[in-house]
Amino acid sequence: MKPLLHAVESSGAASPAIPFYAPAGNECALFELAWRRRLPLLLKGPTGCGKTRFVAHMAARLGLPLHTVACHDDLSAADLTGRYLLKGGDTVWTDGPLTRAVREGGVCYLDEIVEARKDVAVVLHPLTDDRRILPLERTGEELSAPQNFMLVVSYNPGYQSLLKALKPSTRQRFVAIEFDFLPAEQEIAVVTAESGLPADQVRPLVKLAARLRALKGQDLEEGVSTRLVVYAAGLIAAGLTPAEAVRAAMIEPLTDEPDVRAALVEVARAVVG
Ligand SMILES: Nc1ncnc2c1ncn2[C@@H]1O[C@H](COP(=O)(O)OP(=O)(O)OP(=O)(O)O)[C@@H](O)[C@H]1O
Repeated sequence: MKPLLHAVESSGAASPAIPFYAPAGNECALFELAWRRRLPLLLKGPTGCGKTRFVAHMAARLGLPLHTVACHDDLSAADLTGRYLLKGGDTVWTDGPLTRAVREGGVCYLDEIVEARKDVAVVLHPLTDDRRILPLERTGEELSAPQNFMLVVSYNPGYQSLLKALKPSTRQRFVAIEFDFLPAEQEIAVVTAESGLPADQVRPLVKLAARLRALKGQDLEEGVSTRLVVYAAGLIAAGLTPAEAVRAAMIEPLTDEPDVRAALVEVARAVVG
């Protein structure tokens, strides 16, 4: 096997065409191995911790087109595969995003897969085992995924209810990587790079994020995402005071409960001032 892995693993540095991604562990090497072995990949982790950025980074590093689908609770198999549409009096078959990705090759990323309707599993199963085929019932076609096709799905285990859990028969078709928020020093580096705010001003924001994440499950449904820390840092870089930026980007998006909000403001005052 060629030592391509080292090239991918060595840094999160980005060229203009490669989105910046700071790795937390060996996920870049794992992604590339999965791609080479033609294995589908499942990414688990809280909202805003870098899953989407990771996929964009890896697709660009490997020179693969990226097809992204944000799943929602109305998304059906037909939305992914395609349907006949009326065009100027004719019915014309129109590929959905999954079919397009299989025809064209590249990475197909289904974000928040557990949100999609149950019939989606029916189209994913033959595509995610060694058959690697996408049967299109409506057109009678059976597409074979090209060598460079890779399916990546993600979900946030924190939001899962029993109703929405992936079935074992679906989960067990994927190699899985668990994501979490980066350790403090790495998160400071990411937020600094993303926002342009100097590291010494980012540090208290990351400290506050850690405090707020510790409240998950008590007062908060979900801890504050790296995405929101980047927003807060960007607002400060643009001229807002830290207190205003933290309130707008790291407190208000977390809760609508006045008591909880007041408690979070107190925590923020103690950490950020
Ligand atoms: N490891 C990382 N390297 C670079 N940027 C990161 C990293 N982790 C988080 N970020 C920053 O956080 C933002 C949110 O990350 P991203 O959109 O990838 O989250 P996500 O896990 O896909 O969230 P969701 O599940 O809500 O879609 C990114 O736009 C980027 O600014």
